[in-house]
Amino acid sequence: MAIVAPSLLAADFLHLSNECTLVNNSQADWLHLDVMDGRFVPNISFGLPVIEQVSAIVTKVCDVHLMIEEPEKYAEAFKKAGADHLTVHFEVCRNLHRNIQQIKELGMKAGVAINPHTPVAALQDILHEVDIVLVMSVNPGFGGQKFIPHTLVKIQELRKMINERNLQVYIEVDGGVTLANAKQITDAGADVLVAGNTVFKSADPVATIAALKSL
Ligand SMILES: O=C(CO)[C@H](O)[C@H](O)COP(=O)(O)O
Repeated sequence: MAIVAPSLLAADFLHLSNECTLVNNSQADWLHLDVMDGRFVPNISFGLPVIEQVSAIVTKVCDVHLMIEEPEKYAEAFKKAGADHLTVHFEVCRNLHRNIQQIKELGMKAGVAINPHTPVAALQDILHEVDIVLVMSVNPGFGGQKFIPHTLVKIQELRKMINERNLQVYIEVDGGVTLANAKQITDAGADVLVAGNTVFKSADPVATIAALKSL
């Protein structure tokens, strides 16, 4: 059964506490929190104060995805704000190994995210150090985009790399995940489905989360 992580980016920000309660009362496993800096990605989302208040009332794992430059400057602050997982982007980390060690030393699970154009082979020498690989299936920066089909090949390649080396690494897929493509994504080897619009813009988000889990 897939791990389901609704993405707060698509929630109703005027009613965040209701949205958090909805997630708490659902079969969701993780809550995905997208942090954007307007530099690495062409958008700005939310940051530490929101995550601090959300993590205080959410009973699910807080899965924080940093789409920001110089993530090492903020890792400790995100830990204090309640992050359980902290994922940084391969494309911005000049010292990725050091960044991953820092996150683990702070007591969080460490993730590395790759953009659609970044080959999974680039992770060869860091894979054994991370807990999560987040495969972006859209170009990062905005919710509600269309899933890029080539991502399925990348998930398959990554699953092969992880299995061949007998590693325990979650494959998380983020962007354009729908009820129509979720099974293809998990069949390709993904463990975790991030879903923003599919969950929060549906008529019954709790039922949509249950449907994603059962696919
Ligand atoms: O991180 C993202 C964008 O940068 C994701 O695409 C977002 O979290 C998921 O949104 P959706 O499920 O609506 O595509």
